[in-house]
Amino acid sequence: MARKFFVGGNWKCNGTSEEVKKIVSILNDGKVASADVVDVVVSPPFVFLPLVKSSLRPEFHVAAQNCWVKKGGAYTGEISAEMLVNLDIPWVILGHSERRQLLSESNEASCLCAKRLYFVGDKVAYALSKGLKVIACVGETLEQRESGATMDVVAAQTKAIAERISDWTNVVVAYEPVWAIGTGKVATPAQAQEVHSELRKWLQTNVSADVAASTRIIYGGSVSGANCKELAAQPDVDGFLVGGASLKPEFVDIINAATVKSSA
Ligand SMILES: O=C(CO)COP(=O)(O)O
Repeated sequence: MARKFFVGGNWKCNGTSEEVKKIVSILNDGKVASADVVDVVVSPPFVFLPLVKSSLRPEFHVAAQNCWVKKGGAYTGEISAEMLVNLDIPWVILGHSERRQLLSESNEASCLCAKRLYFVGDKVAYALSKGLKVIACVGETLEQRESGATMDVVAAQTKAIAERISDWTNVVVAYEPVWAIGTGKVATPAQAQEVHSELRKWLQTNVSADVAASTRIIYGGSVSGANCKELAAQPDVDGFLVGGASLKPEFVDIINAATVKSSA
């Protein structure tokens, strides 16, 4: 089953309304591969979602960077899945390592406590149940990689989600090794391929062959215009989740890495 290339731009906590308008106009003017070969989703901070949604070219979509784990209510500072649905925001990024690490949505190898793992799993399940599509992030720290725990960590993070959902149609899994995020130290194509392929095998064994074959596993961590094509050429790399470079014109080149697949 062919998996459509997927490129997400995670703008994180960056930008002013002027800067946002500038990025949107670069994206709107960019010559990009057809929507038949690539899904493009950009994720501005919450406050800019309506602006971006209303001004972005129609074939590109928007994602929130987080949402609350259940129905909204007395949760100061949170944004509920229902609100995103209400504003017609189709996607949400959940379980990003910055939230896992800085805001305790974490499952460090030393702290595989169910409560934290299930927090991200519950968020994914709740968002899907409300009709959102989810970019679910997994990935190991440098310490975990160096101790040989990469697949254990990634499997545990994926399991926490798998135990809570039965339909993977609206899930994209983003493998983002923490050591590669914002460091300029990109995973080599072989390193990315190895984890993506292991993760696909995990899905095959623990979920189903269909889910393993059809779920897009995208790579994130220092993706740039310079390294995207080589990464995209890997058979199990189905796209990217891009941070820093998604705020720059080179994001258009990264979107066009999709042509590596479509011409393969
Ligand atoms: O965290 C990321 C995307 O979610 C990756 O960030 P960088 O591309 O800046 O390394």
